[in-house]
Amino acid sequence: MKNLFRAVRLVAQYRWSVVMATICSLLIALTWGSNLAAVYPFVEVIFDGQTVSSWSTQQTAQLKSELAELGEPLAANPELTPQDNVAGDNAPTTVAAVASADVSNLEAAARRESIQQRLRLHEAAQPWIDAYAPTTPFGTLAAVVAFVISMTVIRCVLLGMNMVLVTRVSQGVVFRLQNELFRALLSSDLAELNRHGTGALASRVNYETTHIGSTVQTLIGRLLREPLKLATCVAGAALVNWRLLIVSLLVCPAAMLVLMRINQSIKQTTLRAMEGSAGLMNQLVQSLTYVKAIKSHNTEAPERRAVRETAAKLYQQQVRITWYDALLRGNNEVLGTGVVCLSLLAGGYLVLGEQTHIFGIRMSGSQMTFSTLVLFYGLLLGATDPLRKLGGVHMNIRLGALAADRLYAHLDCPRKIEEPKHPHVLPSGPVDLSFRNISFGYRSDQTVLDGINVDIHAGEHIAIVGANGSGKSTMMDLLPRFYDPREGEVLLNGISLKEYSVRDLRRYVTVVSQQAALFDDTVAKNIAYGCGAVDPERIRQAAEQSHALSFIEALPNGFDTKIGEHGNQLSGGQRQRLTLARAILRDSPLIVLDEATSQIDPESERLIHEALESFLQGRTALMITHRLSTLTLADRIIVMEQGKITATGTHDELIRTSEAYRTLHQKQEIAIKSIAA
Ligand SMILES: Nc1ncnc2c1ncn2[C@@H]1O[C@H](COP(=O)(O)OP(=O)(O)OP(=O)(O)O)[C@@H](O)[C@H]1O
Repeated sequence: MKNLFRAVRLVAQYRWSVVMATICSLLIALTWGSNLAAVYPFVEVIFDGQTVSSWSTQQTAQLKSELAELGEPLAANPELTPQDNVAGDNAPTTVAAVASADVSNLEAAARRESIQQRLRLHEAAQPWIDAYAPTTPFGTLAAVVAFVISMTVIRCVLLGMNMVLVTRVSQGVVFRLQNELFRALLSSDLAELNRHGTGALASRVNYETTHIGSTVQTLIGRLLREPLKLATCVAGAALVNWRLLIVSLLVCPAAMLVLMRINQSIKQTTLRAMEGSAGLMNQLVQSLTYVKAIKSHNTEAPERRAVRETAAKLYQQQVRITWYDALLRGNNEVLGTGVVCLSLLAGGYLVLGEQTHIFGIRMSGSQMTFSTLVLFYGLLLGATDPLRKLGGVHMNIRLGALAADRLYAHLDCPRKIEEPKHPHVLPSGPVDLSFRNISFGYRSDQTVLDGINVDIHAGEHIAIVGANGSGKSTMMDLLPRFYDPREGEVLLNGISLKEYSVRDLRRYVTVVSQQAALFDDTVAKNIAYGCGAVDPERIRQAAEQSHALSFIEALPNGFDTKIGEHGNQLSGGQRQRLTLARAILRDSPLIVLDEATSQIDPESERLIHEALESFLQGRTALMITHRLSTLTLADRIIVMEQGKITATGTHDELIRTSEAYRTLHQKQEIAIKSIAA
């Protein structure tokens, strides 16, 4: 609930809408109550064949005679006090008599006061009634009908206004939460994001915020409107006969017990359903992303089965939630009907039997009339409608509270990559780079990098080779601070990377990875991604340098051609050329090429290498590669094995000194020969 309140606090941004919505709710409640109260003149005046004027005159006369009947109040015996009588032989009888006389006096005084008030009201209203009220019973009926219709129209207009205002606020909260969550997700560290999965996170931005929005809508809409309507009816019923109201409400504790029992079951099921829907989203995103692999491996059936199983579980949970929801609504219906039925029984007993007491307990000051009972019954019936509408509220709030807990778990998650308080300014050109005693693992029980030590001079070009999984990409991911090392430090110009602003650092380092990160946008916008507004001529030059120009010009709209999600309307090699063009345009002093040309054909690769040779001049470059051809670009080669650097040197030195390097080299040569053959 705490987190839900945090979300609800956002409505403060829309305080005027909330104030207006509250005023609307209040007026809706009053118009609702006044429509119900219109039943009284129907029964009391119109169907008795009277006009308001004759009825009021009759009432005045009746009240006066009731007042006369009451006479003087009984005086308590001033001679007797309870203390005196306790000492006497017949003490209990005398004390009871004194107490009874006191109660009778009090009751008579209260009745007299109430009759006098009503009398004053009738006498004050009589001249106005005589002057303006309809003079025939049918005229009175028409006036009451006109009143009911006008109140209904006013209530509908107010309801419309209320709903628009409430939606404005709740959708405003959703909008803010979505923005806040997306910002938090983008600044989360990658390990955290990978742990949850794309689909689950997307579902969180969409579903969780929507659930919270719906709860806010309920809280300032239905939860404000309906209780006010309920309160108006209950207050009206209390004015008519508060004692009878208490008797009618005797069923409430039983309904509360049922509510508490259902509540416990709802929590667990709703949480499971939320997790299930995030899991389903994850599965769908993954299957649709790899639809080609699924088709080529003929794994449609198992994929379908996996999705069906998750969806089936979700289906069962949703049905169970609806069942609990129905139980809650039913509980409220039974509660409402129970209240009305009890009032009918008790009220009917009083009116039909012309009684003022039930089981010796006073139920009304004076004899209850049929029309008063109808009014009381009408007001209680009016209270059952808001009660029914409040039936789903509990479930809605429960869902909102769970969604808020899941959402704030992300928002509150401490960011592992922290900005320095006083960042150093990064130099504009290449500087020395050092890895000092670096150890790292994605999980606490894992060691991916183990005691890495290497110095790279400004402007040096380094190739990094090693078997799959030896930690090459992980080591490079430390440079833009996608992750921070568990132990040791990476130094740039002798200063820890943690001392530089993360934004500046990520501008200083450009990583071109094997998986081209392309967006569903035009070629030009993909090349200029992250560079702001760029002169089209510079984009063209970058494309020319990465040998992408020829294929771009062959596209239907050249640089303005949209390339689809992940650039899937291009070949793997074409995608890599675009990311190289992007790196060239970014013009960073430190370049990381992670198998950046692995999908480019040998002839194009030769041309790109020529272009890269001139582009990399005056920059520090780190190139992860399995290809011998890329090694020609390097001044020095680093060999990695199982998270450690086992050798460094030139190609000739390593052929002599490193067994691992010799093996890699031989495998490459065999692969090249087999392709040539
Ligand atoms: N996000 C991750 N979470 C957990 N473990 C990971 C993650 N990414 C990589 N690893 C593990 O870290 C180890 C090193 O992976 P890395 O990608 O750095 O190797 P690599 O040398 O670049 O491999 P390759 O040549 O195949 O690209 C591997 O054992 C891998 O399983």
